[in-house]
Amino acid sequence: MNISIITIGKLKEKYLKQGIDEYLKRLSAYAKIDIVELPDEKAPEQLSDAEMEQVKNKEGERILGKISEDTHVIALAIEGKQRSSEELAKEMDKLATYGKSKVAFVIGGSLGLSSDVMKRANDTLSFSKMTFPHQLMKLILLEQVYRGFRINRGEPYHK
Ligand SMILES: C[S@@+](CC[C@H](N)C(=O)[O-])C[C@H]1O[C@@H](n2cnc3c(N)ncnc32)[C@H](O)[C@@H]1O
Repeated sequence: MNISIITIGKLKEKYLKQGIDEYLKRLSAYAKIDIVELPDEKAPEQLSDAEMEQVKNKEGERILGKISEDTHVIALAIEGKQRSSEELAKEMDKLATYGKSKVAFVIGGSLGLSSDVMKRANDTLSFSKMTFPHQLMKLILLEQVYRGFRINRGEPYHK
């Protein structure tokens, strides 16, 4: 399975980079993981609703430009579908069984994902009603994808 994780903004924090590298290393035994970092749209602190939409749309266009037609897209969104780790693992297994070899997880920028990206998404995934910084979200997602592969292979994993 080819998994891409599409994000807005470049990862700068060293502590997150180390964690992400660790999970990418662990995941290399199970799947090809591609991290796509797209530039964020520069914007001042104070934005009107219309300006916020504009920023999200511009970032959304960049995201959509990286997604091929045959990719199964899972948008990470606070208001998305909440799942247990086992349910996410089952979902990943189902995708592999039905020949969906390309899967993209999409993480929005500081303002979230545009409506066009949400429309393109085949599925959504919420990690709770809490708001996480997008770079931390990337690390949490990688850990859960790794956990999913371990669950699906019946391999031991600390609870
Ligand atoms: C800082 S958050 C954006 C917050 C923005 N106000 C919103 O409502 O989407 C950046 C991105 O991280 C991801 N994210 C943050 N918290 C999340 C959660 N609890 N579940 C799923 N994704 C989350 C989403 O992709 C979001 O677009």
